[in-house]
Amino acid sequence: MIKLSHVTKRYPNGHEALHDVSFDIKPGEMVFVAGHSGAGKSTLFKLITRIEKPTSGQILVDQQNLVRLPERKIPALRRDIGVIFQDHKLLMDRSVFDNVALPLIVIGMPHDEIQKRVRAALGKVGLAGKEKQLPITLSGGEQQRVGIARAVINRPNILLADEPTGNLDDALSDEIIDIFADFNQVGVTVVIATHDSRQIERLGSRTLHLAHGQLINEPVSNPTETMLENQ
Ligand SMILES: Nc1ncnc2c1ncn2[C@@H]1O[C@H](COP(=O)(O)OP(=O)(O)OP(=O)(O)O)[C@@H](O)[C@H]1O
Repeated sequence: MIKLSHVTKRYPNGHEALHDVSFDIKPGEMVFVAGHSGAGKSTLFKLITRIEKPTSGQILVDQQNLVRLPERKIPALRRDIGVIFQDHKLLMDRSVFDNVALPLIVIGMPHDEIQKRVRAALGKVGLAGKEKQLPITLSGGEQQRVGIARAVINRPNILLADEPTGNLDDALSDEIIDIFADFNQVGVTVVIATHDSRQIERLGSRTLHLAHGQLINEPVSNPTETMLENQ
């Protein structure tokens, strides 16, 4: 589903944010990406969503080679990946409904269908009945749920969450991570970048550890070779 082979990312200022990173996340997996601040977690997400291109190496997402992906195919790629940010990036002057509906309005979906989908998404994240509220009137945990509802509204196959529990206490963090686990249960591939070792221990999911741009715990440096060996 998400396969990196020998990916290095050097920014124009010469800083190498990722160095020779290889891993293979299978469809339906739930994976944590752990690492100190500046380890390269956000850079990894920018590569997977084609906001950035690697300096070298290959990236496959959903069978598509991102290095060679034409610009016109980027919107479809991004519709298949729901992204959740620590600071939610909600429009504070728009209702919960409008925030969640935004990705569907952008693609011109009929209003009736939008209403149905928004209600269903808000139900899934435990925010039924809050459509008309402004995000500012919600708690931090509820705002994060709005961000998740918006990310899943296009029914993506992949969810990427960048520090989704960064500002939340333990109980609220558990609830948010459990929402991701629920989406994973129905087949969505989930990747969560986090500093929160408590969540990693609680879920016991596979964890990719990044340190200074390098993966330090994946023994396999070339997933392609391993796939061939396993055949
Ligand atoms: N556009 C850029 N130009 C130059 N350097 C960058 C750029 N973006 C990130 N970096 C650098 O690359 C390194 C990795 O950054 P990245 O944001 O991927 O780390 P991170 O693990 O997500 O950190 P945090 O947990 O603090 O968000 C950092 O040293 C950062 O300063």
